[in-house]
Amino acid sequence: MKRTMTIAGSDSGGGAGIQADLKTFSAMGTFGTSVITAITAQNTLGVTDVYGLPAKIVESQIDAVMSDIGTDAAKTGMLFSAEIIEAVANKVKKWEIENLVVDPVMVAKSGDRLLKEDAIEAMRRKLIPLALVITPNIPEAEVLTDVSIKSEEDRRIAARVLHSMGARYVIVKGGHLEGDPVDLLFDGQRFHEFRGERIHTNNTHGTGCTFSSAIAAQIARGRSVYEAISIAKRYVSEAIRQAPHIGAGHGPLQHFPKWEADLD
Ligand SMILES: Nc1ncnc2c1ncn2[C@@H]1O[C@H](COP(=O)(O)OP(=O)(O)O)[C@@H](O)[C@H]1O
Ligand SMILES: Cc1ncc(COP(=O)(O)O)c(N)n1
Repeated sequence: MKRTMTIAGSDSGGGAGIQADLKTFSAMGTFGTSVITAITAQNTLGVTDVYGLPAKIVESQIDAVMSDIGTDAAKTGMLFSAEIIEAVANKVKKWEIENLVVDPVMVAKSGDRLLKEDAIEAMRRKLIPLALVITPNIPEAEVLTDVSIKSEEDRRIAARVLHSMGARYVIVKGGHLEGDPVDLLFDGQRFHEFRGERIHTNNTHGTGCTFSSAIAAQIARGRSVYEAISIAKRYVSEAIRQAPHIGAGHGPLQHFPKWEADLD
C-alpha cells in the first residue's frame, strides 16, 4: 500500500487540517500518517484558540514516521510559525522527500490567522524551493509574490514568480474568483487550466486541505502531476456537492471511502 504523510494543524471540527487530510488519504486508498504542528479549537463558525507546538516535537514526529514507515508523498498544511517551517524544511531534506505538496495555508475560511506574519519569508525561502507542487489560493499567491491579482494575466505573473522561487509545479486555485472555479497550473513552460463548475454552497470548509491531500495521494500512487490534479479537482467537487450539512457556519465536505476503487 502506498504511504502518504500530512504535516499540518488539527481542526477539532473535523472539516479541515489533519482530519480532512487523513480522510482524503483513506478515500484515495493510501495509508495516511500525520505530523501535527498546531492544535486549533475550531468548528464551522471559526477558530477560537490556536496552540502552536514546539518545533522539536514536529521534528520527532517526522523522524518517527520516516525512520520506520516512510512515505511515498507528503503534504504540508498549516505550519503556524517560522520555526516549524524551518524544522519541516530540514527534515524534508534529511529524509529526501521529493514528492512534496505544499499548501501554503495562511487563514481559515472564517478569516482567522493560521500562519504568523513573520513566517511568510521562511515559507518563501525554505519550503517553496523544496516543493514538487505548491497549491496557493489567490490571496495566498498575492501574499507570497507581492503581485496583486486583478486579472488572468496577473495570476500568470504570480504563478511564474512562485515557480522562480523553486516550486516545480505551481497551481493557483480559483475558488476565490467569481464564476466557475478555474485552477491554473504552471509547470515552468506551459500553463494549463483545470475547469470545474461552481457549486453554490456554504459547505467549503476544508476544500484546500482536501485538494492538496488528494494530489499528494495520487502522486504517491504513481500518477503524473497533471493526472493527480485532475482527479483531485473531481474529488473536491463531488465532496462539496455531497456535503453533509453539519454545523451553522462553513460546513465540511463529504469524503468517500471507496473513491479510488470507483475510479479504477
Ligand atoms: N464553490 C465551489 N465549487 C466548486 N469547486 C470549488 C468551490 N470552491 C472551491 N472549489 C475548488 O476547490 C479547490 C480548493 O480551492 P480554494 O477554495 O480556492 O482553496 P482554499 O480552500 O485554499 O481557499 C479548488 O480546486 C477549487 O477550484
Ligand atoms: C487546522 C486547519 N488547517 C487548515 C485550514 C484551512 O482550511 P481550508 O482547506 O478551508 O483552506 C483550517 N481551517 N484549519
